[in-house]
Amino acid sequence: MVKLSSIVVTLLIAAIGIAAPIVFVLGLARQQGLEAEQTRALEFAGEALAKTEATFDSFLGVVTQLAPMIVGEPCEVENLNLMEYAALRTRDVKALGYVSGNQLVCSSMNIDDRVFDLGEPLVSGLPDTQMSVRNDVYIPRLGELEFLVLQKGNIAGVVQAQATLENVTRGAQVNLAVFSADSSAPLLKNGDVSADWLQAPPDAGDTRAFLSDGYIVGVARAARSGLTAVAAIPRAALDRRTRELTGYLLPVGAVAGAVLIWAILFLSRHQMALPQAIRAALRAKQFFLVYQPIVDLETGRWTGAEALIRWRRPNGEVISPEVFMPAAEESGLIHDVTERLFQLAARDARDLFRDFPDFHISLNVSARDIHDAGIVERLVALKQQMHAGDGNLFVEITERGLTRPEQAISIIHALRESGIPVAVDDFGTGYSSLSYLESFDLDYLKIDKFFVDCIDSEDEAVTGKVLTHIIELARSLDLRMIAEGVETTHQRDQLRRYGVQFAQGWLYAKPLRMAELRERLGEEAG
Ligand SMILES: Nc1nc2c(ncn2[C@@H]2O[C@@H]3COP(=O)(O)O[C@H]4[C@@H](O)[C@H](n5cnc6c(=O)[nH]c(N)nc65)O[C@@H]4COP(=O)(O)O[C@H]3[C@H]2O)c(=O)[nH]1
Repeated sequence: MVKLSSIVVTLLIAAIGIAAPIVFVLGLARQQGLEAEQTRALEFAGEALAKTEATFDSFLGVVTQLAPMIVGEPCEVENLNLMEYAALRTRDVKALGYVSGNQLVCSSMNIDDRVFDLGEPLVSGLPDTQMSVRNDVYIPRLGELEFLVLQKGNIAGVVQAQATLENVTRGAQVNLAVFSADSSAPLLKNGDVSADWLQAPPDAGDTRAFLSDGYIVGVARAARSGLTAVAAIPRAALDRRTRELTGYLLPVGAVAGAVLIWAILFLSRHQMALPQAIRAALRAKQFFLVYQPIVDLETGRWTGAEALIRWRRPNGEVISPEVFMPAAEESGLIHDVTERLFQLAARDARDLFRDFPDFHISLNVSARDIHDAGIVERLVALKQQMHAGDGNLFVEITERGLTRPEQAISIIHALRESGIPVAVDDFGTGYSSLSYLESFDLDYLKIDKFFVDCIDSEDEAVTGKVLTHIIELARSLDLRMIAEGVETTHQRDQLRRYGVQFAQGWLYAKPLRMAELRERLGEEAG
């Protein structure tokens, strides 16, 4: 029966599978939308700075040319004509005039009542240029327009403030302002801009973007003039952009979610179906055994063979025990699989020991089986079924089978008393310490393929130490050793040099069906 916890976990994973890509996509859309709007705000701020500096530069250029040309009475007609001509040559300066104190005494605008009070400058002596700037100046007869009056020496330039910024916004919904370095009142302004946004201004030549009071704010500070521009885009633009991006990204997220769920369901179905499939395979007798010879390293003779279970599916596919054994153990089906192993071994070994009395067959017994009440009786009965004498049937127990020491000690003792030698398998890969082994009265220690592989590896010097340690321990406990997974002659020679007595591996033979094994044994004997 499929465990309730597996269903809950699968449903939970499926829910995460659906939600995760969507949450991710929404987060991504919002993040990308925010980044795009911040970039846009910074572009507006940067452009406002550039336009303002260009206007200031063009005024200063005119002043540099004009100042030496004004001779005599500044408000003489010739001088006013020069001013008008110079103003015409600039794009942003509408008129030029002569200032005395805070008064515009005359200008190229030809206003009848020429003397006009400009008021105190908002800033005097801007860094770098030493210019003064007055803002929000209304000029009689020029309507409601606000002007910016720039002044260098006694020459003033009248700039149409609104036009400078409108040139930047070009109809976009953005509030813009340009401040001098030391003024909290803006020199130029288009829409509401809070002076608070300047509280932590960026360094000269740098920018900063943030969210504040329903706006995406971009602040840019000029390197040379110290001017700072602020652009504020209403947050609604961000929401609009997020919606747009979500529209593009959501289908991608939905496809990713669907693929994820499909993968999860496929895997979980596969996982959940495995115990059912094992049960059906037991009924349909789809398991069979192969045998891998165990070789005496001194003589090269085949002294025994390890039985390895295989599962052939109806489509011919052969499945490794490494795939189905964990599921069999987890679902409790391992006892049935082990019983099947015993039946198959009994059938395969019929007459084997009559023909080859010194040969042995080694069976793997899982950690769960070894603690079963009745396992010793079952193995003793199997020995009889196989017509095996003492030492013809071996049992291999993994380290995990030794985790309940007292029980394991008495089972091992009973098996050995019954003429069934016991080997510890996969030694060194589990959790028991080497000294743990002393408590058990074992016959063989199987050296895992991992350590055998190390013989050929680059760090043989290091791993070789572990291997020699294992070998010394086995020798001190009077255990004989079987090295697994021997593939090269170098490994074989080293193992022999270390004093290991037996080996199995592809160097000698891959696992064989019983008929072939008998044939080869016959050839060897004959
Ligand atoms: N690359 C390489 N591999 C080699 C070489 N020589 C042998 N092998 C493979 O290494 C594994 C050795 O078996 P194991 O350590 O007992 O490890 C076994 C054993 O723990 C378990 N197992 C197999 N049959 C049974 C069984 O009937 N009952 C139980 N409980 N476990 C079994 O499944 C594990 C895997 O078995 P297999 O897939 O048959 O894989 C086998 C064998 O085919 C070699 O030179 N190179």
